[in-house]
Amino acid sequence: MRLGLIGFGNIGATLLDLMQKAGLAPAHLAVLVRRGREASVPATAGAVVVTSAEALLAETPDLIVECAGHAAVSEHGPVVLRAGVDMVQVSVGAMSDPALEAQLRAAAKEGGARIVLPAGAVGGLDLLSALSATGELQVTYRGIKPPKAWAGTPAGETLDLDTLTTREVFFRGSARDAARAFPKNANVAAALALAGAGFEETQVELIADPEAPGNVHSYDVRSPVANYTMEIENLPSAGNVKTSVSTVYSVLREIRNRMNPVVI
Ligand SMILES: NC(=O)C1=CN([C@@H]2O[C@H](COP(=O)(O)OP(=O)(O)OC[C@H]3O[C@@H](n4cnc5c(N)ncnc54)[C@H](O)[C@@H]3O)[C@@H](O)[C@H]2O)C=CC1
Ligand SMILES: O=C([O-])CC(=O)C(=O)O
Repeated sequence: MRLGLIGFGNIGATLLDLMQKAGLAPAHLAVLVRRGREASVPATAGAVVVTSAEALLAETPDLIVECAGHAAVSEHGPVVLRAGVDMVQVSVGAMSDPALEAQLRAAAKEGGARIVLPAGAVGGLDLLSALSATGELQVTYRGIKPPKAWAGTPAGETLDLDTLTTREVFFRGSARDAARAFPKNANVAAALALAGAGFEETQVELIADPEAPGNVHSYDVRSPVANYTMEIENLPSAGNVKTSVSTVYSVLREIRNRMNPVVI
């Protein structure tokens, strides 16, 4: 596979490592970084490093994985999709901006490309997406992380994250508001919303818990044909405590599914 990456931080670097270990090293790798950040991609990655979507497309990738953040989706997503290249959009929460979502969908349609939204750090989206066809879903999600994972977010305006000793719910609202206010922590809420009941209807609680065993994603689903509760206790990444390691495995799964004859 000729692979294009947008962003080479924690997820990008770990993904390449996992691909190499799984014997799935890309035949060709191009990485889009911000201008001036070219040196952040080590020579050992064996990548062509570029600073624009046009230059990334010139490397003729079969698939592009965005793992750079909401602003990067807005900057590069429409260009990539209009050119007809499928994009795994790890920053799912960028879809919480209705204008951007419409722009991305239109670009994908125009280019004949697909936007692949990975499950990321959460699971069970297959069943949730299937049950959405019932038209009667109730979904409540709780995102629980240690205080330090909420550093630099609006949680710090109401909580002293450095000294917190008790579990605190600092956000209650819709998945849309959560994804917009917590772009590095609530992509999971956006994925659940898009798979299931929608951005407005999906209820979200965000919690800082000094006793949290990791990044915990828990949600309840009620529908006319099935009810279930899911709880995933994730190991945070060494390179970014906000991001669970399983997010990277979920992207690896998308790549495996494009390379293997059986999709699962
Ligand atoms: N779907 C999910 O479950 C999850 C999604 N995410 C998303 O993935 C993103 C990346 O996560 P990490 O790799 O852990 O973060 P990170 O901060 O370690 O890496 C992000 C990289 O992207 C680069 N970058 C930022 N803007 C860019 C641009 N316009 N063009 C090119 N590169 C750019 C940064 O310089 C940095 O190297 C998060 O911001 C979040 O939006 C993260 C965790 C879970
Ligand atoms: O990686 C995680 O645990 C979830 C996360 O940050 C997000 O949803 O943005």
